[in-house]
Amino acid sequence: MTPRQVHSPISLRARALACGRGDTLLIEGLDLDVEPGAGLLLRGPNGAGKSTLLLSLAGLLPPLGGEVSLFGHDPEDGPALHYCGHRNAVRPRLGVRQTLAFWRDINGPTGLSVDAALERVGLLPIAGLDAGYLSAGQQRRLALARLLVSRRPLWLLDEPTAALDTDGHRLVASLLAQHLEQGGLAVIATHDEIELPALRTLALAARA
Ligand SMILES: Nc1ncnc2c1ncn2[C@@H]1O[C@H](COP(=O)(O)OP(=O)(O)OP(=O)(O)O)[C@@H](O)[C@H]1O
Repeated sequence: MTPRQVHSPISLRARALACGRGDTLLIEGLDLDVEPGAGLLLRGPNGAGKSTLLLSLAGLLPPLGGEVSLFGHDPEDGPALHYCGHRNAVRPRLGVRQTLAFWRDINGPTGLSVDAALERVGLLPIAGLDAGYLSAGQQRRLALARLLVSRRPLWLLDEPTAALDTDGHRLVASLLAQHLEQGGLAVIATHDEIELPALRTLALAARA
């Protein structure tokens, strides 16, 4: 490992992957490889299947065909991935700090402290508020802070910049850059520009 590399090197591979919803096939014959330190942007029009593909890569939706594999992952290192969907999973009556402490306790205290993560996403000054009082973009920042309190090599992110302002877009790019520099990998569904040299693009076609 290089001095900056904090994740054990794992790779994500899909072969002949077919996925969809119910009987509706959205993607078929997909081969993809994502190596440590690299990321893949999923792009395509509404309904193309970006979220569906992320769910299948996360193991949350069974593929209709083909396979998804993680290479190099030692189960003793704990779960390999974070899936961050486009809902923020925020309980309105739970405080911001308590929300993140809850996720740290569920996912493991292997990353930043709760307050350090809140500072990184710009929420430390309002850590004492109930999460329900946060704006849409602030709730998105809170959801992203979950990635930081529990270290996992593979990030699967669905519209991470949704509701974020310009500074928030820069924050997502910076979090991703740091994650990839540390040997992590990521697959990101997005309609926004995220410009990092380590990101490739997979364009999904519109469904007829
Ligand atoms: N539970 C479901 N049952 C049936 N069809 C579904 C279900 N969930 C999603 N779909 C359909 O699957 C298709 C793909 O949806 P998906 O959310 O993967 O698209 P997307 O590319 O992420 O779109 P967007 O850019 O709008 O986020 C859509 O046509 C959607 O209506």
